[in-house]
Amino acid sequence: MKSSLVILYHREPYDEVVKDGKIQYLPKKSPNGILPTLKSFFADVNQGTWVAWKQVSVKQKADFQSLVNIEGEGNYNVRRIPLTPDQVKHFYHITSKEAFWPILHSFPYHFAYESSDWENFHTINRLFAEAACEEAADDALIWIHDYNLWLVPYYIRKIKPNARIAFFHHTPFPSVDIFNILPWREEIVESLLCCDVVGFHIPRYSENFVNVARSLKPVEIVQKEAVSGHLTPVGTALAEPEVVTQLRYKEQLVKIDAFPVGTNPQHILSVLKQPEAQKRLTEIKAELQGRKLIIAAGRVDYVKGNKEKLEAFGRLLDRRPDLHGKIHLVMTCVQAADGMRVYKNAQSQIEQLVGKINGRYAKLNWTPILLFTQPIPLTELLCYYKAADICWTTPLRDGLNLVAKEYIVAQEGNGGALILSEFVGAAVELPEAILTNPYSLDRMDEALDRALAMSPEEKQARMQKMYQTVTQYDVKYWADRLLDQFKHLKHETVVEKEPILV
Ligand SMILES: Nc1ncnc2c1ncn2[C@@H]1O[C@H](COP(=O)(O)OP(=O)(O)O[C@H]2O[C@H](CO)[C@@H](O)[C@H](O)[C@H]2O)[C@@H](O)[C@H]1O
Ligand SMILES: O=P(O)(O)OC[C@H](O)CO
Repeated sequence: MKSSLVILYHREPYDEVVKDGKIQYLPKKSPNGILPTLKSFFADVNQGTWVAWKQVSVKQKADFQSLVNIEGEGNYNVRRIPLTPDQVKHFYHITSKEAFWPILHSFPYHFAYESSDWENFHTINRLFAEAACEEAADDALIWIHDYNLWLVPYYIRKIKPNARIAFFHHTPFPSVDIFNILPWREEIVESLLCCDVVGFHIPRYSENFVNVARSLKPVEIVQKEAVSGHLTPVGTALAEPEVVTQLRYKEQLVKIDAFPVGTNPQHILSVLKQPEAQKRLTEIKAELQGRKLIIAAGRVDYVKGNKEKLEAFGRLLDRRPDLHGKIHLVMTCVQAADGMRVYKNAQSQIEQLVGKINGRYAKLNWTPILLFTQPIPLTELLCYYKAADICWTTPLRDGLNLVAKEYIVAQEGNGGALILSEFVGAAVELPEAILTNPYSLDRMDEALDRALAMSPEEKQARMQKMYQTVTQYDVKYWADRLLDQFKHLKHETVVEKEPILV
């Protein structure tokens, strides 16, 4: 049966393991924010299909099972595109992570062009588009996620001219000066302009996209609105007062949406209420022996600012001997996938810094930093969020950052301090956090001092406000907003409105 909703994200939603000769599909361990987002929203969908790649050897390809049915958290099919190890390496490890990723996160000096394989990227995007069109019912919504699939809209439009296509960017979208470094910029923009809706976390990213499109193509602005709701319109690094909400390109009307992904508070709270979590929480509190706990969770990635955090923690211990023996930093730094050369340096830098700081300050009964380099099961991670006095999340750049929202939910508005980088999308939703600039040593130090000194009353007041925000604008709110736009939307090529002059 064809699907009314087809989601495309390059990764599969599970880990496939063989146990006693049988294949099992287990919850994915990788520290990836998109998978839980899409899975929790897919749980309520009927007749959905998720399209992803699966690495296979030549031998495995012969009897490859392309469709897998997933039951448990929802009931949906996964349509798998078999790729060789070499295709995966060039598509994901190299072109996505060495060329696109640094540009998306405004790190142009990390941009590596020569090793990219644009033809392979085209091929894989075309395979995704073909699979999506095969699985989609005539009036299906086809929803594509993230930059790895930038060219898919173009191929879908060629196969199914009337398809209803949405695209959501989970990363930041950089300014026009940075984006246009990509030599393939025209094809990428041409493809995105084949969509009915292009979505971003925040207005700054959608405005960046509009500026890129206007620099490369004769697009017209059809509609522009003031930023409203809970997003900060002015006064912080990523604030933006107005947004373009509709463009016209050739015959196509393109809606532009800027709305941040939410987390799944009900799920987080129900996990935390389970006896296993309660037991672990009690253990963690006992292990802490009254010491303060700072949690810093995330992936190994130069954009996540782990080095800057560790240096700031080293400075804290230098200037505050009174904290020796009284504070722990728990840092999780897990690789997105094995064997990515782009993250080798970041990983060894982190390990060396942790070794240096612990080597300098540790005592027999106190190790200041606990570093986890392996994925942590969800229950355990949530218990750390619940137990932590401070959540320290200061990437140099991040599309949104779900760790911050998960921490707020776990605290249930009762306390805890959130230190948040000004350069993550979530900063424009959470002005009550202690916002800081991870590029400045002084600002980082001040933020830590402020969080450590904050009164319980102030922490609670800030957390209550942030809890209200993340529970109201949760993952369901985010998904419904997109689905609502499609309820009455046919693929529109009719020109309805005159462009506005800007
Ligand atoms: N050691 C560990 N073991 C297991 N899980 C761990 C872990 N450490 C962290 N995690 C979990 O991994 C997820 C990471 O979420 P993020 O939003 O930080 O990341 P990511 O960069 O993958 O996502 C992209 O998509 C999301 C959603 O759109 C954007 O917020 C983000 O900016 C963008 O880069 C969180 O759910 C966190 O709890
Ligand atoms: O490297 P991935 O595929 O886990 O993706 C990381 C981020 O989620 C992309 O936004």
